[in-house]
Amino acid sequence: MDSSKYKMWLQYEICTVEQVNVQYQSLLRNVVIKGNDPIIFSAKDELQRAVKGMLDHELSWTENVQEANFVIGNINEVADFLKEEQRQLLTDLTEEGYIVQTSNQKTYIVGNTDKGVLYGVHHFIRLMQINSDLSQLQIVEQPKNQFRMINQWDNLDGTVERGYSGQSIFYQNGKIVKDKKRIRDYARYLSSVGINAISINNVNVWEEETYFITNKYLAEIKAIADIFSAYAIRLYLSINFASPMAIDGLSTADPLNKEVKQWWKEKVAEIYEYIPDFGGFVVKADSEHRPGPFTYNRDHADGANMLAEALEPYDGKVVWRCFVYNCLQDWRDRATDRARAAYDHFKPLDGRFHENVLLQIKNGPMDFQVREPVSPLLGAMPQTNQLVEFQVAQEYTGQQIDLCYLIPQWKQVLDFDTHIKGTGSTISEIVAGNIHAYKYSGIAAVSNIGDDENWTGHTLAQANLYGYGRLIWDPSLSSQEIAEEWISQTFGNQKEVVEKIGSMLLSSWTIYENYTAPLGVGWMVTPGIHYGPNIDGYEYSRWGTYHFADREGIGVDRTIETGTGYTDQYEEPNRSIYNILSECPDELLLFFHHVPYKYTLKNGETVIQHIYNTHFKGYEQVEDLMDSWNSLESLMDNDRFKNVQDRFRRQKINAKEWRDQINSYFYRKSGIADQYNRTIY
Ligand SMILES: CO[C@H]1[C@H](O)[C@@H](O)[C@H](O)O[C@@H]1C(=O)O
Repeated sequence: MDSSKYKMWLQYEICTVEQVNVQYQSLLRNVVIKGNDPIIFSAKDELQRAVKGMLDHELSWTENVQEANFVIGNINEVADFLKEEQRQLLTDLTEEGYIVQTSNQKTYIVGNTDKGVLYGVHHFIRLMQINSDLSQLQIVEQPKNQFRMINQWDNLDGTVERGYSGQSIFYQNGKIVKDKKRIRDYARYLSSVGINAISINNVNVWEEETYFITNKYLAEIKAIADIFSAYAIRLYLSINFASPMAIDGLSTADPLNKEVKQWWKEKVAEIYEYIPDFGGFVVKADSEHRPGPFTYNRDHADGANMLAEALEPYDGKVVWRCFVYNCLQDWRDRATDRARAAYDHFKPLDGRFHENVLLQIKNGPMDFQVREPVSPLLGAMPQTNQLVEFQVAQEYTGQQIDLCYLIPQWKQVLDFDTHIKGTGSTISEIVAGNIHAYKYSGIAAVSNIGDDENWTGHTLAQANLYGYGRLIWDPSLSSQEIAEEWISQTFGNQKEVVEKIGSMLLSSWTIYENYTAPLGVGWMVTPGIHYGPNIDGYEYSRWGTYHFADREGIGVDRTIETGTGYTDQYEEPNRSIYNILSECPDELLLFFHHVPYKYTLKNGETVIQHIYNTHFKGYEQVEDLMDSWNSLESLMDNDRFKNVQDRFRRQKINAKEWRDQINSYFYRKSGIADQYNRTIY
């Protein structure tokens, strides 16, 4: 396969619609771009590539704004050429904001800063790729979220934790890669959807990666940081909390110890000498056997604040993960509930964190399952900056073998109303900093890319990365709008292609949920790898992920009266909605309640019949997805067609396995037959 074909959504295929082509040529006759920052060069390079590809034409640049009919620059560079009302529009926007406007027969792309310029240019190119009419533009834009971050879980040996797209593009065989072309392309893709921060190593920081913050690696890391900087993306590193011991043999990593504090201060100073715009640290501490402050009887505020103090003089941040729970549980112990853990650990610490600390909280209380309620910790700490964490990598949602377009799931999270400060306290407004007075906040996610030629294993999984960026820039975009934008840019604008792939993407999450773990109970996956069914795989292990199915019923009682009390972590009315069996939404029923198999859902089916129905249906829906895809063969190139066709073959095998294992297991447990007498093995 020719990897140059895989340009993700920045395809820049020749524009064959004559009228559109003519319009674009005439708009881009004489272009000026002002400024000398590397970000401006990135914007210029991108526009050049786009025009070359789509219009088969080398841009002619001019230095003279008067003469130009297409003007690009930041407000300071081009203010004199704008109308008063345009200047005013920009004044009301943040530093990343921009306008793309037609006035006096000229096109203007003007940002408040060079970052805004780059985003504006990407916006314009996106419109070109979807063949929009660009003759009368009145665009005014800024991102809803301040932090728009991506986390790589890449290891120096070249593996990617929970990576389903090959090896790392950053590291190979214990070394940082020399050829950085793919890293640069990645920076282009990320900036095209507005990502502005990246952490480049796994949150599980192993032995050698601990040294990333030393002179052994900092020069090479600086080279990567510079690539991202030129695309307005700040680089972060995941760190090992026990670094002072591992690197310099200190006897402790106690965050209140003077020498430890001093060690971090000097370390941070050294990092900033190499990388003056270094973003800061991402920290997984006291989680899944990683070191942390608990060892020294300190809490997570002590741990985070020590790092925050060191980073403060440089405007650096601490992104502190809240994925902290007891991973050595006993299944007999019904009082410990992993779902409670993040809230129980962190809520009492509200107000104790320095203002350059952001807590990063997974969207659900467990771990990126196909269906979970929203984490009650989000919004529950008015005095502590927060980021919500999504997982673009499909660890529990098909691993980029099965199709699962996750934008609808993330939208549900963002639209969830916590009622923390009355109606309208949605996650979207909370992480945008509009509910509590956060200094910093936003969204982070685990990336899904690797060195596979198509970047994401499954070509259609690119839509999740694209969609993540677009959604967190503007959460009011619909899942469908995002899908269609992505399809047009990736596969072209043919109506049949856009409609068919669009409806495949939009139905895929429900389909995946249909044939996997039912009604919000989660897990039931093969331990370790997390792909494919194993209903009791985690049922007796230590990870705290149980479904408690027996011959009478299934589900986890998390109510206040008879269960773990987890529901009490929500504000009203959510607390009652989840706590009262008859109020609980079907899709989360087994997350919150243990019910008999014959319990009747709101949709009128019994739990057991619902399990059978959705599992038979889910498999049939995968067959339909396959048919839809096969009907597109003549409308695209063979490589991408075959890649996705092959993925559907594998998805079908997986769906069948899930269907049969789940149906047989619950038939055997419950002794209740399928009302339609379908085949159960
Ligand atoms: C990086 O470790 C991951 C781990 O692979 C994943 O299976 C777990 O559920 O979540 C962890 C985390 O989010 O820290």
